[in-house]
Amino acid sequence: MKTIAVLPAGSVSDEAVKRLFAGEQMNWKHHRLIADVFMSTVNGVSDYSVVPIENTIEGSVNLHVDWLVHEVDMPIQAEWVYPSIQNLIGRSSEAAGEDGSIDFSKIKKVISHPVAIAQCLQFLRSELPHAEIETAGSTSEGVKIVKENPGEGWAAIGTMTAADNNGLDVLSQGITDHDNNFTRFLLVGREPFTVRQSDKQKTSILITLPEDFPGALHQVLAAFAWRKINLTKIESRPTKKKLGNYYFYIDIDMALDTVLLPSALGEIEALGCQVRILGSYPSFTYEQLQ
Ligand SMILES: O=C(O)C(=O)C[C@]1(C(=O)O)C=C[C@@H](O)C=C1
Repeated sequence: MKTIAVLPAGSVSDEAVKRLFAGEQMNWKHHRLIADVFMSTVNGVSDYSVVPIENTIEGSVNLHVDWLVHEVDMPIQAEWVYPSIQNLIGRSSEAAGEDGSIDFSKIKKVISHPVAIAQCLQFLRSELPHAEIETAGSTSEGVKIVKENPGEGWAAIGTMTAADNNGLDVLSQGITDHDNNFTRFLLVGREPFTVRQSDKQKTSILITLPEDFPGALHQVLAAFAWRKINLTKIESRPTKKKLGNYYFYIDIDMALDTVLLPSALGEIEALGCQVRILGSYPSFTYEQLQ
């Protein structure tokens, strides 16, 4: 049985990976922090780590991209998409106004994962401008902290599953600033993912351009363009070695075991660029996982 490292039960990551492995017997290893989720697979304790990498509202989760690029050398084996529906969770008894409806002014503190907080900023500004904001290692950790501290008037942002698991109330449902908030997750590990098949394969690479080479990025993109290779994402991130030095993180809509992609990468290397393959893997839409 395979072991999967993931954030705690009731987190969005935990809900999402259970959808990817629906119907399979797995051994779940829950970790409080994403760093421990990564290290569990690096150290051979788990077979795969679950990494939220990007969401509709906030874009890339830079901390997780940086872990993938700088801290671990572990290939991406699958990607999938799952909705991030956030709710305000607490005790209605502590937040009830005189007429019994929820009175947000009674909530003194809101606890959650920084990415979930960022997804609900408009709600927090309009309904809870007075509340202190505290970050947690995951949305589910925030909910657990609220459970363990009755009588304080605290609330958390998290999933319905976490509210149920902890016997707390949903004070406001669906509080993200935009509807259709989805998160893209990566499954990272040494072995290929074979539980499901997808007709869509992607490849992720990092490209570092040679210094002082005007038009280098243009030439890199041309190598993909004239072969009609579709890029689904390109993002620059600091190399962390020197101010102003960046690498490009590129997602490509094609498997590596084709003729076209290796030839494009060969052309890019011939320009003097460094190319690192982060993985070539099946990609699943939310609909495919229903
Ligand atoms: O805290 C969680 O529930 C997580 O799974 C982490 C995470 C993230 O790191 O982006 C995943 C998806 C949510 O949209 C918010 C937080």
